[in-house]
Amino acid sequence: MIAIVNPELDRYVHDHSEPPPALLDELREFTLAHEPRAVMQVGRVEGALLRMLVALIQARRVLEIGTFTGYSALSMAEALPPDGELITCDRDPEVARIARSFFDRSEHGGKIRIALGDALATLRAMPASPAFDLVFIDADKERYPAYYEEALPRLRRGGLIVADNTLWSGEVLAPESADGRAIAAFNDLVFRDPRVEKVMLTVRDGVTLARKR
Ligand SMILES: C[S@@+](CC[C@H](N)C(=O)[O-])C[C@H]1O[C@@H](n2cnc3c(N)ncnc32)[C@H](O)[C@@H]1O
Repeated sequence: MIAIVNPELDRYVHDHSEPPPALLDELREFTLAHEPRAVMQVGRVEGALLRMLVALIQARRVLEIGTFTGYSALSMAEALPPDGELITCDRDPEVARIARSFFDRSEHGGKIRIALGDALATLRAMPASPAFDLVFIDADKERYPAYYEEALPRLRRGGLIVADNTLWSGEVLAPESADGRAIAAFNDLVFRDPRVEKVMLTVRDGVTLARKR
């Protein structure tokens, strides 16, 4: 992943954003040491952003598509009230096992349920009510439009869809890969969608916020 923001400024932003609790630092280090795909975890700045968004909209129900080792899920769960709920979807039992082992060590882990299996099937099986306050999309890029279309009816009015990697290392300017084309198509879909108010942020690899009208 190339840096969207100048690396020195990126480091400055990192160093001046809310530090995570020690357990999240440990999860980050564990993932770096044991997972070849560690670059996928959202890290300190985006984790802090997600936590703040959950707090700002006073979310009680959050859906995450793409658990990996659990960094973003645990970040968001921290900002949920004690009776809040976060459902996180992943199809990989090994990363889900790692995530669960860290959730179980957190006082917020009891709010998190892992839905193991194909995320689109999981999402399609969910009723429209009770609605989610926030949906974080961070799984296979080609399915972003499908996740978005399934998530929107399950989101309350004023709720947020947050989509990760929406600049795809800058490739959205001239997409070459299937993932790059899918992300560019997703960005066009969200931009043209009158059902949401949207803003793209140059955080990490690009983060889109779409607020349901
Ligand atoms: C970018 S990672 C998620 C990173 C995570 N949010 C974090 O902060 O650590 C994407 C995850 O989506 C999962 N995934 C990809 N395609 C999927 C699918 N069709 N259904 C369920 N999970 C999927 C992968 O197994 C992977 O763990």
